[in-house]
Amino acid sequence: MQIGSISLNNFRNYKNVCFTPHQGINIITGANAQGKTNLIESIYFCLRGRSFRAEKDRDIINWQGENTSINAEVKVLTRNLAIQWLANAKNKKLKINGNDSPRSDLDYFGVVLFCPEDMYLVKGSPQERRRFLDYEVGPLNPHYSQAWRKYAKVLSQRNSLLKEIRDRRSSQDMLELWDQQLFKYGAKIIYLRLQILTKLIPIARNIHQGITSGSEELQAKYLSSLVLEPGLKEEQIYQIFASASKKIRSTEINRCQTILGPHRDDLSLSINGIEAKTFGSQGQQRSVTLSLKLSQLELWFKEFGYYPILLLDDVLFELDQKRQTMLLERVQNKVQTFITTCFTGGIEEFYKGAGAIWQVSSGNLTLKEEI
Ligand SMILES: Nc1ncnc2c1ncn2[C@@H]1O[C@H](COP(=O)(O)OP(=O)(O)OP(=O)(O)O)[C@@H](O)[C@H]1O
Repeated sequence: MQIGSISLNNFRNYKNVCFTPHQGINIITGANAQGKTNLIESIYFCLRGRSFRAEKDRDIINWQGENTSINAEVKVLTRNLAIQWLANAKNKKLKINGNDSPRSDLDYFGVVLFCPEDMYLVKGSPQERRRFLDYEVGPLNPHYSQAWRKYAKVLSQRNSLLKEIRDRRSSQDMLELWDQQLFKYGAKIIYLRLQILTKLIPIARNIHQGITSGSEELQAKYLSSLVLEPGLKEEQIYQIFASASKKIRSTEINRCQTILGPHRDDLSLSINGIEAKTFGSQGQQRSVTLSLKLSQLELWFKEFGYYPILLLDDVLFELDQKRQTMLLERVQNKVQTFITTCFTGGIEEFYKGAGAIWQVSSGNLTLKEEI
């Protein structure tokens, strides 16, 4: 998969810019606060329909403008697609090849992001790992994101209803309808997470062994709020969810909260049997994250027959020389990659003939050199 061009209008500090990236490695360099991450963010937004750092969509609109647009030409295998996003403070619209399209049409576009906040994937709260499961692992199955959006909606409506029941403004019978939806989408999400992780974890373990020259064994295990045995079908998870949920209904009403379900689950990550979150060094935690990111690329290729776009925001030079080289070797000539950095650190030498260096200065982008 490749981005042929991307034009930004009033996106963050880009007033009007057209970027025709190299099909290989794109190193985006410049001083602090010039627009490097904004550029990465625009690519991510274009392919996911949301930002990875803006709290509200209106944050991406240039402060002096009222709306923003992103137009990109994207090639996926033999298909050429024109993606257009138009957004104002209240809503956003997607067109693919000129036709109004639902956001779920983007579920087939692959993008892997590695940014400084990803360190929290290992050392942060369970919420961080759920974010990883929902936004990064989930899209490896094209049905996941839609199920997740539906679950999130049902969950919020059910929580409001629990409050109404507690306050005696609604009756308990009303829960039945929401419960069926909650169990249906919840079971689907858990089932899909387990399916994807079964494929992803062995790849990540392999990569991690390579990164650490065989000295570290990575283990990852899905921790569910439900009691699940291995190999369950979606229907069986539904039944387990339904019966466990019924037993705690009065507690849920008291707390006005849905206590069980995929929104409470976690992923345990350990190295040589020791929990990476508590005992791993910064370097080890970074390596675990890197292994997981690289495994996403490989699994996407296995599942869909092409590599997704890779976005590395301010992380390459946080890795030691060996990991930098390993990462770059893995993506070279295979993955269209965008790397932001204040200094290039000589990696252009490594990349002879495989990419381009771009200079960003106050929202202007210029080609510095082909490498
Ligand atoms: N909506 C917006 N409209 C205009 N400018 C914005 C908007 N949002 C952010 N900016 C500005 O964009 C500038 C560039 O931000 P960006 O995060 O891309 O910098 P960067 O080049 O990645 O810097 P660093 O190397 O420090 O990470 C910031 O100075 C910020 O104030």
